[in-house]
Amino acid sequence: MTSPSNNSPVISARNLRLTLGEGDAAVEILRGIDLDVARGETLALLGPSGSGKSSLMSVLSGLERATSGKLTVAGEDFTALNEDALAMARRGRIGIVLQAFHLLPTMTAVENVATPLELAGEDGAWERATAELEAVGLGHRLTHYPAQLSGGEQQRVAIARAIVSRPPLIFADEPTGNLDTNTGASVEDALFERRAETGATLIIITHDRKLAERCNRVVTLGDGLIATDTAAV
Ligand SMILES: Nc1ncnc2c1ncn2[C@@H]1O[C@H](COP(=O)(O)OP(=O)(O)OP(=O)(O)O)[C@@H](O)[C@H]1O
Repeated sequence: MTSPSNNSPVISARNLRLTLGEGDAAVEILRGIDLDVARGETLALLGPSGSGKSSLMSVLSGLERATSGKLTVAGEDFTALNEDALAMARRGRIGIVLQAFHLLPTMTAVENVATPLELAGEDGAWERATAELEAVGLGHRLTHYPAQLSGGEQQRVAIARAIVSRPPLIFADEPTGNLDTNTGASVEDALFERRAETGATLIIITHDRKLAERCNRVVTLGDGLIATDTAAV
């Protein structure tokens, strides 16, 4: 594994393409994405439905392999890895928060957060999970199961789980899309606060202009290509 210097981009993508399906059914979903993302940046990804936002997130986070192009993430050449190696490379590098919270229903809040650390063989999983849940305001809900938590609380657990291993990179796909406005705002605050405290890079897919304004860069996609790329003033 190469060890990236602190000022090299945490993501470097060159001419990334993603084609799904074959022959007549082939669909070109990403059509040549060039993108560098600096450490600690907060980047909002906007664009019309079907423009490729979720697909780009899948490729950048190593959930899906690009069809062609070059992608380096946190010092690792993702385009050189097969699916098993990609799964390994994601560990410790990437945290993901999705619109539907995807917590394990048979595990308590603290178990949901501690499990990824335990699977990675890390020490102090329980203590770290507890501290992370306290940091997102859930110190009083540690032993609750997902079904006993509100939507906003479940999303805080998902944030704690994504961030507990201190990945350099966090992806969030419409993380407040399933929540009412007030709950969404407080979950958003928790996400941005924890990001700032840990220094992670955050890439957030959203349709919410206000949420995008909290980021220091706004990238819009159109038809599988980057349409605009604007730094906040
Ligand atoms: N497995 C697949 N096979 C073929 N086409 C697909 C597949 N998955 C996604 N697509 C197509 O790729 C395009 C981009 O989808 P994607 O979900 O990335 O868009 P999006 O910008 O995230 O949209 P939304 O805002 O609606 O979530 C869409 O036209 C979609 O229909």
